[in-house]
Amino acid sequence: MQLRLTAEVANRAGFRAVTTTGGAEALSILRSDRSMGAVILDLVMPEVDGMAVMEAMAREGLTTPVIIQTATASLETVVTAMRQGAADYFVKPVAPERLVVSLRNAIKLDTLEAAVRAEHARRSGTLSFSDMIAEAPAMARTVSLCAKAAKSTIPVMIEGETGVGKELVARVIQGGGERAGKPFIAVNCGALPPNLVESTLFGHKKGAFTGAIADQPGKFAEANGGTIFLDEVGDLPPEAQVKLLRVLQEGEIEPVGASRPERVNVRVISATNRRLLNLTKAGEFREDLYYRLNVFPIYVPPLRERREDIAALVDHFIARFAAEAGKRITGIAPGALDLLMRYDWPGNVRQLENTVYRAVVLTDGTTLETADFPQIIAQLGGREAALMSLDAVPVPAAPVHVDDAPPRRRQAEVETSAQDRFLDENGEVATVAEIERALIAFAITQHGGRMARVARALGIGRSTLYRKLHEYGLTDSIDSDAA
Ligand SMILES: Nc1ncnc2c1ncn2[C@@H]1O[C@H](COP(=O)(O)OP(=O)(O)OP(=O)(O)O)[C@@H](O)[C@H]1O
Repeated sequence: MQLRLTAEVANRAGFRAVTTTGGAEALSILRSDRSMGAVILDLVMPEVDGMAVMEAMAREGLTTPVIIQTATASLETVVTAMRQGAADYFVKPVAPERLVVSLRNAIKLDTLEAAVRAEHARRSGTLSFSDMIAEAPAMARTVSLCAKAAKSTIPVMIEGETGVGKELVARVIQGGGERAGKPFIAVNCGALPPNLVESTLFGHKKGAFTGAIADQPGKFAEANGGTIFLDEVGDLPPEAQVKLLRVLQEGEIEPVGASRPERVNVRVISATNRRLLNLTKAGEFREDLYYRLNVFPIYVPPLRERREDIAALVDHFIARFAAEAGKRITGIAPGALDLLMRYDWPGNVRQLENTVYRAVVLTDGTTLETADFPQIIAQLGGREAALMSLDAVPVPAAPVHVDDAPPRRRQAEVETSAQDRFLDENGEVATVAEIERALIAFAITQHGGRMARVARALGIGRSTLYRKLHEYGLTDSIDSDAA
């Protein structure tokens, strides 16, 4: 009777109650469904009682928050239960409002704790396999390779489209191996200005160049004893490639301006969203370095090839962002999930993460609904999405396979081309029309061909933009406007 009433109150408040009358069954539910928000435990139950359930949970690392209910307010039992880690307790019969508040607090506490645990694990270099959602069959090979890679310290090369989770894979490999808890230093090689690549990676000595006012350790020195994660390693300039080869061959770095090399003990995990073998064939990447880095290759498939993971990823991101935003959001409506499952996610898990983040921030409800994903509706419907888009990170208009991925633009390269923008190829001052044409072409590349964004960035209307595209013979770019 009491059980039915409690379930009824919880269901009415928007929770989904699962009831059981025994401790053993409760434990098996908690083991099989780690996403349970909270458990209300009666201390008195036949066979396995409430305290025994809590002890088993602690032993097995089941972290679902526990609310204790007792028939008598014996201080001793309550104290023991709270010591065992119960989030709250109440004496039967309980007022419905008290029950609901207690459940809400417990769930909020749980999501917060999960977020704090994950952040702590990330910072301390102890992320484990349970922090990576990878239930889809397409991820099975990736996961088993990660487990093997974690057991050794050989160089690992992770390939996969932008945003698939390459850095997370690298962190999990480090967290699952003997270097867990040691430094994990991530460097985006594609984002370093060419003239600073060497000193950033290998450090420099005082006076090595103008502005080098003191000795500065590089990323390799910071990572000593741990792991360095070289993201977009294919973008390293040739000189830095030579130096990196030396680290891998000799275990030594040579800081800029140093008179002798320094020994380092660093595991190298590199990643690329462009097929490195193709760059090697094209002469853009040293072949000897390629073989040194690519001792143990791991491929991370794009999200559209593992849609089975979308639901779990969405739940994971909702829990994290709802806790951060201090909102109670219990999940996603089936229709909205269906929408997300149908989309192709050219920006992969990172795009999904940003999409859920935006929905969590904007919603007023307790469940994410279809209407909370206007960009995805627009893109699936083939309508102009860019107007509504608030993407914090650039997302390709359509999926870009690793074989076809273009290099990312370096900051400095953009600046250099900007400096030269008034001169034509003969060194003469360009005409206004030439500059305008080049500017429009540049904006189209920058905005992945999304014309509404291009128009907005250029400060002109879309019809003017289209007229100019025709005028300058740039109409090929119009095809990608749908995205
Ligand atoms: N399987 C996963 N489970 C949980 N979170 C994930 C998973 N994969 C990726 N993420 C999250 O998605 C975001 C993007 O992942 P990550 O930065 O590792 O991608 P990446 O492939 O290294 O991206 P880039 O190509 O831009 O360097 C991160 O916040 C990461 O924690």
